[in-house]
Amino acid sequence: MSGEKPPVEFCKGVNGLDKVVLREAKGSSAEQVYLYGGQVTSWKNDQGEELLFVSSKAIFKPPKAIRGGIPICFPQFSNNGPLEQHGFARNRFWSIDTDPPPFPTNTSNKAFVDLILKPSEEDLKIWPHSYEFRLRVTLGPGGDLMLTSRIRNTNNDGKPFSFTFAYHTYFSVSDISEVRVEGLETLDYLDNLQEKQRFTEQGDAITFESEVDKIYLGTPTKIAILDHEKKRTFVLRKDGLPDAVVWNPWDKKAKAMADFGDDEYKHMLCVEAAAIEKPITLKPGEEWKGRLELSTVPSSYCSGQLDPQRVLQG
Ligand SMILES: O=P(O)(O)OC[C@H]1O[C@H](O)[C@H](O)[C@@H](O)[C@@H]1O
Repeated sequence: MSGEKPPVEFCKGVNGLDKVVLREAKGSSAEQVYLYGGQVTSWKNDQGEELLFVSSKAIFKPPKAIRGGIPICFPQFSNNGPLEQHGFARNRFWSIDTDPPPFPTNTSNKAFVDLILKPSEEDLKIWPHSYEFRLRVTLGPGGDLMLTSRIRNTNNDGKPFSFTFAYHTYFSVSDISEVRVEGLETLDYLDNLQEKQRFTEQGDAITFESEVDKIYLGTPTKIAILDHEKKRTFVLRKDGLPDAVVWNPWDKKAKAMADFGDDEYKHMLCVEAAAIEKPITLKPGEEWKGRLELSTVPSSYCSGQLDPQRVLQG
């Protein structure tokens, strides 16, 4: 039909950077993916409401990673190693993967894009390993956002490599003090604000009244973020990613970040599906897969109702 927008569109974003727009068949929900960082920067529902947070001060210019959306932390999460904070995948230019190996779950869905990252000569100097990192980003028929990472060791020197990883997802929330996270109660975590010491989460669902920077360990495959004011619940499902980072910089750290507004901490929360505590090791020829699926349901779906059937049908 004339006037109908295509499910996949290649265009230019901020500062002329290449981006891909994915649209659902009904045309109402959409995602944007920048080749810079292989980064999702927008995910809208069928009402046109933005579900991800991107800072109004985000710098869309290398070498700074884009502040918001879903940066990919690879091959190192945070500063736990010799590389720059969160590794380098988030500030490299990815390419469109024109010939991706087959996907087991190939549906009739057309709103997806395959990206690929391989090391440059310069990258090999700081991390001397050959790899192919394939990322498929899909907008599902119900407006769900799905990311699948496939990382393969292509070293021909016989050497294995190890890495840590996170989908550093910035969710947009109405008011951080009205938000709760369910699914992480009673779990152990490493507290980045207390020299990565290990603690056990006590009590009920997690709420926010000050800076938080924790790595929850051995988390369930499903986590919910309840936004009471918006009457919306985000449901995060993950596979191959045992850990979950929860981060909000709060006021002091917000002020210290050049690419983050002073009050923006009130409207975002990072819940990051990750593999951190036990690094992934791949021998040459081996591949690792890590999947993240995000959806939203109205907040009638609330505390204690983490029933997969309801979510799928809701
Ligand atoms: O400022 P960035 O390098 O993007 O990192 C932002 C944040 O990422 C993660 O959530 C870490 O756990 C935090 O310690 C870090 O402050």
